[in-house]
Amino acid sequence: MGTPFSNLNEFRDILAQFSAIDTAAMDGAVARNAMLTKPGGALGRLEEIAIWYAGWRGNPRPALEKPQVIVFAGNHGVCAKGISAFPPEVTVQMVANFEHGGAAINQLSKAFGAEMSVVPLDLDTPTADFSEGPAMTEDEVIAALSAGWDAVNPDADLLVVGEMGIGNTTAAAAVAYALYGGEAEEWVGRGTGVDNSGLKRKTRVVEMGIRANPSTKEDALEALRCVGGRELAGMTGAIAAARYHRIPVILDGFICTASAAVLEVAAEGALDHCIAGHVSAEAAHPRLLKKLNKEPLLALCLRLGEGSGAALAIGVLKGAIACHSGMATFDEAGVSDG
Ligand SMILES: O=C(O)c1ccc[n+]([C@@H]2O[C@H](COP(=O)([O-])O)[C@@H](O)[C@H]2O)c1
Ligand SMILES: Cc1cc2nc[nH]c2cc1C
Repeated sequence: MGTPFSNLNEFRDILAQFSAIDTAAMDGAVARNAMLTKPGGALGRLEEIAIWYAGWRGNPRPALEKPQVIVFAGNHGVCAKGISAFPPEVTVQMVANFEHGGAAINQLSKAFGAEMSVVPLDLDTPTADFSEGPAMTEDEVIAALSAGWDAVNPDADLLVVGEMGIGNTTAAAAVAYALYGGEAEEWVGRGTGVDNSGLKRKTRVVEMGIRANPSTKEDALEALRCVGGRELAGMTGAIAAARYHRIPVILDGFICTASAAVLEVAAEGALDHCIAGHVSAEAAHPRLLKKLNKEPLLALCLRLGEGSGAALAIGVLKGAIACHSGMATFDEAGVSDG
């Protein structure tokens, strides 16, 4: 089966038809959780995420055996405006590093038993500078959404999406500003480490981007097309495909969350199969997670991207499911309940 959409309207239709969590499996998991050998609630949020996972997998006693990590990479025309502490060549250089196994996400994927792949998206053709007009044409954003959709292994039982793209905290800030409004400065952060004048420049560029692309205020997918980027759209497409295949997703940092937020604004509930792996040190990430009503599992001051925070959270989710599916009940263990 190929990608089931060839334009943004068909993609919108798919989002509108997403199915909900399996409440019978979830109810079964709630019942099992109540019988396990521990005081009620003693495993805290591990209990909640195990039940959530059971619901999406349609199994009250699930296993997590095949996590997939996909890193999308893209280049950004808006880098010409001096909005990153690093030059755009770093994107392709880091892709080589991912392919040779030398990046942080390679180590974390290995540590948590995930299969990792990298998907470079037209790195030789940066998006157009969004502060002057649309970053992508409809065909370009569809190509990136499709690459994301197709990269998901339907047999995976968990998905983490990450990214690499010099300049993409500016694109993510512009997407978040388009989706949620407020002031541009509330969505802009230091990314790879710009100084105060860089931060002011980023804010101005984000404001210019929304002014130059008025359709971004009307429609979430237009925001992705006009001020996003290829790797953002790749993540959006992959998160949508995961929902289609009923694969739970752990969200990573600011850029990943902005890419995901496009789906939630386009179709309420479209991120019910996602949990927030961590809160990044990028200034606007907590605000964005609040908009999505997602409480992060970890807060470790990471600001790397690549899927690193989400990959760490695979360990937490694995722990939750191991306890939920492996523990004895009070009856089985002959332990008196309270
Ligand atoms: O994940 C995050 O929250 C995050 C926060 C700051 C920076 N990054 C990474 O840094 C790059 C973007 O930073 P910048 O300054 O070039 O916009 C990109 O490759 C991201 O993976 C990622
Ligand atoms: C070196 C480097 C590695 C990264 N990984 C994700 N974003 C990154 C940005 C830089 C600059």
